[in-house]
Amino acid sequence: MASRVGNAHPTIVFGELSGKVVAFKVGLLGLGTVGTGTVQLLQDRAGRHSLMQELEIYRVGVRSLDKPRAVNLPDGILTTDLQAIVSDPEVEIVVEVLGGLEPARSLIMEAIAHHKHVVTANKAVIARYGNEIFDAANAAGVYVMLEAAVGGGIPVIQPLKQTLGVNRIHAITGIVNGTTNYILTRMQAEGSSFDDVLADAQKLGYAEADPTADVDGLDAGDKIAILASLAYGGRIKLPDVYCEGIRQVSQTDIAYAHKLGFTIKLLAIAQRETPSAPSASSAPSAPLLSVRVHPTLIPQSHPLASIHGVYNAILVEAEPLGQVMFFGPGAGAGATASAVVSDILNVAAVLKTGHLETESASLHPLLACTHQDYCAIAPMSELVTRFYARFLTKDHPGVIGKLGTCFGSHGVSLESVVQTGIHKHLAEIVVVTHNVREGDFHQALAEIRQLEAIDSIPSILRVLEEGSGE
Ligand SMILES: NC(=O)C1=CN([C@@H]2O[C@H](COP(=O)(O)OP(=O)(O)OC[C@H]3O[C@@H](n4cnc5c(N)ncnc54)[C@H](OP(=O)(O)O)[C@@H]3O)[C@@H](O)[C@H]2O)C=CC1
Ligand SMILES: N[C@@H](CC=O)C(=O)O
Ligand code: NA
Repeated sequence: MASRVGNAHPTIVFGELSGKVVAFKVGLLGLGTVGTGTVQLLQDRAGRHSLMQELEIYRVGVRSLDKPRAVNLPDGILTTDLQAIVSDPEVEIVVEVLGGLEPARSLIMEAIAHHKHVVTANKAVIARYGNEIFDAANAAGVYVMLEAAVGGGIPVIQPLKQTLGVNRIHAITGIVNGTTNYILTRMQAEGSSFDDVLADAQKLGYAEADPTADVDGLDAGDKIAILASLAYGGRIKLPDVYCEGIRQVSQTDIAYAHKLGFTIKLLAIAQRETPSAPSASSAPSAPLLSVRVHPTLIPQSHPLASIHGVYNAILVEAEPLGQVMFFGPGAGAGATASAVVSDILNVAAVLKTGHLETESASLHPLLACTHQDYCAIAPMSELVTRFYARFLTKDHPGVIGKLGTCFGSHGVSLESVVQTGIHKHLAEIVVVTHNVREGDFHQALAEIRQLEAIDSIPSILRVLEEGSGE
């Protein structure tokens, strides 16, 4: 059971719990953007929830003791011995805000082995090692909380675990990476270059230490895997999540999209590919899901089109609730710290009620993650979506007709075709399709590439399916 329970370690008593006085000792791993925000929030408690008075920053683990810090901590708190924090008998809640896979993963596992509750902002570790982490945590009777891992400060993990739990989730469509949304927003608004805007995002503390994870859609892939797992009640194998980033999004495509009434966003999508109502009334059938991340043209009227800059938004379509959208700051020190400290508070609240006081007590089912089975993920070739494609063609007569014939023979119906004149002896043709099976669309493209009139196909982007969240 949890560290106050079935635990050989003594508990220091400060505040009041059934007549006794208690403080919950927090061991913080990392004092970067999120760690610093967390300390600042814990040091500035006036006007916030009274339970925060009972949280104590006991140790803070960092890589370098010489680095200037934006927060003042009493002598002896800062250490480079992170191992000592996760095994310290005094520490009840370990907060991992180091980032990266190692040593974050090993330290989380060690903390669990020492019966510590864990709060983490690390979606990369949870998406890859969630299975072993939650198996170990459930066996040890401790919580692993991760509100900050998706949508930064936006409450979305707890709502999925709790308030939305009675709904059948049809789809989750989110802008869950602040860095790429910031880059796309500025590229669209100012025509700025990708590299300049990325450098600004790094300076502002939004980007991961290695921004490849942001730019190539992997960070968003980790996050949608976590959201899908909670929404559909099963584990997700990360390699099943299709991830495409924003490197290939050009100013040309941004301009065409705008003319056609769209805006381009990096969307993370998890949706049921099978009917949402199980046929047998009692047995819940495992749904077939599509879980993916890609730049997407969305109508300018769509609720996600107006999410700009580092803001994130997660649109949930559920039965019987309907549509609900979570919106807010998806990264940054204060916002992310809000999620971290709310998780600490949730754990402290459970400990304070004495819920885990006995060896036989089980974890609170709306706070713990206990899925065992894997969700089935449909291959991308089976996805039904719309496409935007830009072709550079030789200025031969009848090119548009030939494109139409190839598409038509694979069942691809075109919603619009735009030709905008000749550049360097090549004509530029942009098509937007109706809903089509992705495999059929690619077969048509393979045939089109063989046409003598086709010079190249510089862009292929998905367009939000007809009827999705509009
Ligand atoms: N930044 C954001 O807006 C958000 C971040 N997150 C997640 O939060 C986590 C932390 O991110 P962030 O605060 O930006 O990261 P930073 O790079 O700003 O901070 C990392 C901290 O961890 C310490 N650290 C890293 N590796 C080690 C190590 N091997 N040994 C000891 N200390 C180490 C660093 O020590 P030192 O200071 O000595 O270098 C630093 O204090 C990540 O998982 C990230 O994905 C989630 C949501 C938003
Ligand atoms: N790098 C991430 C930070 C939060 O998770 C982002 O840009 O969203
Ligand atoms: Na969140």
